[in-house]
Amino acid sequence: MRYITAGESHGPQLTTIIEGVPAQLELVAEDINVDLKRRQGGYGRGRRMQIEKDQVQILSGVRHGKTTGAPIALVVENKDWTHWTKVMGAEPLSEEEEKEVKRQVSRPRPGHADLNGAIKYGHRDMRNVLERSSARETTVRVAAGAVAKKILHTFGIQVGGHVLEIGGVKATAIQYDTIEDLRERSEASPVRCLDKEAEAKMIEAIDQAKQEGDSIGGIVEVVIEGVPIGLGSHVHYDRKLDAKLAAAMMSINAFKGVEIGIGFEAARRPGSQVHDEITWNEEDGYSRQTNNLGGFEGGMTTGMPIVIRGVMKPIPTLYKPLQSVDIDTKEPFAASIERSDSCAVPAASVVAESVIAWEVANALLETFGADRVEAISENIERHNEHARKF
Ligand SMILES: Cc1cc2nc3c(=O)[nH]c(=O)nc-3n(C[C@H](O)[C@H](O)[C@H](O)COP(=O)(O)O)c2cc1C
Ligand SMILES: C=C(O[C@@H]1CC(C(=O)O)=C[C@@H](OP(=O)(O)O)[C@H]1O)C(=O)O
Repeated sequence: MRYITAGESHGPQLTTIIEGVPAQLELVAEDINVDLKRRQGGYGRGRRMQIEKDQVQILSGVRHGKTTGAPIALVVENKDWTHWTKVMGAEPLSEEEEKEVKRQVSRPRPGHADLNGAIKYGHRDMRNVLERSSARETTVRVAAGAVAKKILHTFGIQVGGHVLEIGGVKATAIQYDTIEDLRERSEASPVRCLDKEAEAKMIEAIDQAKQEGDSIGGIVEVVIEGVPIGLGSHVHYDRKLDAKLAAAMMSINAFKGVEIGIGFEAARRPGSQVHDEITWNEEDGYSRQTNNLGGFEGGMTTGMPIVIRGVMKPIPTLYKPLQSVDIDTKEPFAASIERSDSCAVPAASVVAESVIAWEVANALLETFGADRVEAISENIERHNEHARKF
């Protein structure tokens, strides 16, 4: 499968076209809307989220609740567009309008894409950069991810996500029974955190950052269970699935690091306390005593849960702006203040689920792909039986 996205933060809409989704997959708008709503939520979001009510329109590739195998076009409207039609319209402005609009952004925000993008593309008005670098684009990445999740769920593969850390407050009581349990409990938390004590402190930390005109980041975790052994491949660097997941996580706006399994902790332990011992029984086939390697060996899935974490830096736009330089006057200046979130880690955990689900669904189709759902099911069953007996 592949997808591309288009659309600006304050333009009319965000669009994605997804190609390669098998036919006969049950898919309705509500499957996608649930995740769009989850992405809009989470404690720490700014005023924009009160304007938007993200809902998908499925414009092609689905008929009477089932995919046809044709490209799927999905659209999410920006409600804020009505306030930006002059500033963001595609048609040239008259001289009069030009004066009236006067919304040129010339003070780059440290930490955002403004300055690099402006220099690279030659935009004196940095709005041309910020509109596309905005995480508003993650609406349609989440929409594409919801389709990927639907594919995974259809084959008994479950995806969950939660928040492990915000502004230095770490969640420790994060045990869960099943992915369903993880999903329900993170859903019930305003910061998507399983640890109730940490949750309260995270909320305090966000309030404090907001009060001080500052922002904070954190760590999210995504878990995927029920993955067959052998997705991805060891045979070539660009077929290693763990590498693709790492790239997907890093592609989320403001993400600066990734860990799979125990991740960086592996540097501190001897091999005997890292590698996951192998067992076999008639009923389940091969399994592991532990899952320190987060479901991957040799760029391939081990059949154990995929466990991947991502680090989000604090939001760059600060109400207490950092020093910057006005690109027109070259004078030092406080950076432009755009309306902003103070913490988007809970929302980003939904984005992380989506981009990881996409990569796993894609790898699944690469290995077991067929034109229709039933044939894929048969391929997976045959493979699982082969792996169990092997
Ligand atoms: C869900 C989400 C919401 C975000 N909200 C904001 C925001 O309100 N203000 C802001 O400056 N950055 C926000 N960001 C981060 C910027 O989009 C990001 O820092 C910017 O695109 C530069 O890219 P980089 O940080 O990956 O280098 C958000 C990121 C995510 C994932
Ligand atoms: C719009 C979304 O997030 C936006 C991401 C974002 C950024 O710079 O990344 C900046 C803010 O945009 P605005 O200035 O319009 O409030 C956020 O609200 C969204 O997540 O849907």
